[in-house]
Amino acid sequence: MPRRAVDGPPGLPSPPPPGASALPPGTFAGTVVLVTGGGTGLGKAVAAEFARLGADLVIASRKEDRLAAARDELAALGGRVTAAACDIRDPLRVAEVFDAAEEAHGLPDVLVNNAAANFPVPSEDMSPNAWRSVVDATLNGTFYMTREFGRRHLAARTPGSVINVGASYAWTGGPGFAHSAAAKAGVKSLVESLAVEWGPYGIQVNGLVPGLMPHDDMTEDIRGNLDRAHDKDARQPALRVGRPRELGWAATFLASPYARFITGHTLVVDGANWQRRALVSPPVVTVREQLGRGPFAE
Ligand SMILES: CCC/C=C/C(=O)SCCNC(=O)CCNC(=O)[C@H](O)C(C)(C)COP(=O)([O-])OP(=O)([O-])OC[C@H]1O[C@@H](n2cnc3c(N)ncnc32)[C@H](O)[C@@H]1OP(=O)([O-])[O-]
Ligand SMILES: NC(=O)C1=CN([C@@H]2O[C@H](COP(=O)(O)OP(=O)(O)OC[C@H]3O[C@@H](n4cnc5c(N)ncnc54)[C@H](OP(=O)(O)O)[C@@H]3O)[C@@H](O)[C@H]2O)C=CC1
Repeated sequence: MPRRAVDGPPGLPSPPPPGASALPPGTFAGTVVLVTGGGTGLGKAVAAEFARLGADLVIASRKEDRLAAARDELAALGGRVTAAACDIRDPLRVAEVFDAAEEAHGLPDVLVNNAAANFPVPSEDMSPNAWRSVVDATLNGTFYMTREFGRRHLAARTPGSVINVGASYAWTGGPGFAHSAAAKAGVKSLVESLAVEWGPYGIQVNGLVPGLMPHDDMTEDIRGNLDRAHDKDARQPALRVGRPRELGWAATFLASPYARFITGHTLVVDGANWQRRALVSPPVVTVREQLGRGPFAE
């Protein structure tokens, strides 16, 4: 079957419609999947793909109202869904989320570390608390969740699968996002360390990096940053942005029985956007100018 008509639009073809799946129905029946930040955006899209394939879900984040709305939406896809309010920056609250998950469903088989914090800011304007807040949620929170998951599986002698959602500036650096880029580089490093540490115990650890995947839940800061770039499709080698469900399909593959020998790997789902480099790039625009900020002032 041709991927598109010869006179179809240029760029990478559109993905299958929402609700489609490459994996057999019921692939995750009897499986519990915990997704941090599963109440919004990409986390919710990932959770939805697991739910369609039969998983029970635990979604965890700070805001109870958003979690409750997402719980109802995700439950309509079939499985049982538990919402657990938690700030992943607090290791004690993290342990409570696992207690709640175990009580409602049993120990989660899959952990998707999707929650993160981020906003664009020139480094010279970034307060120590702004740095701490992003690194704490993105890197430390991911470690606390993963540590709790690993310790419980090691004690129970059961296998598991961890997926850390990253960002491609873990490799390249992220001007205007120095806090988040540094934290995501740490998240990628954790994948590589823990895959080796925990492989002998049957625990896979992989990374999953979305490209630009706009959605309705984006924070004002991130949306504002994107809105400054017009014609987002034309700026991608794929000539289109990604769809959140494309991340969900990749996550379900990585946690599926068909990916059991894949561990310590970070899969980038971005239409090759992060490899787009040229010897002569567009003119340099400082982060201050990009964000419409005036000169630096103490
Ligand atoms: C781009 C593509 C790749 C990646 C995408 C993603 O990750 S998308 C995922 C994106 N999704 C999310 O990020 C979702 C979660 N995000 C959030 O909850 C908030 O955006 C949060 C990260 C600020 C955390 O809130 P919180 O309640 O923990 O903290 P708080 O409100 O108390 O602030 C802490 C410190 O940060 C300071 N500060 C804040 N904004 C700015 C700014 N624009 N400029 C400068 N500074 C700023 C604030 O002033 C304070 O410092 P101060 O004054 O005490 O020295
Ligand atoms: N969308 C995109 O194009 C890209 C996204 N990414 C990555 O994808 C992931 C999802 O991003 P996206 O869906 O776009 O963003 P969202 O802002 O929609 O999601 C972030 C989620 O994290 C939760 N969260 C934030 N801080 C905490 C915390 N301290 N404790 C618990 N939960 C927290 C938020 O819930 P609550 O506020 O209720 O706590 C929210 O559900 C992130 O890891 C991001 O870095 C990477 C590259 C591109």
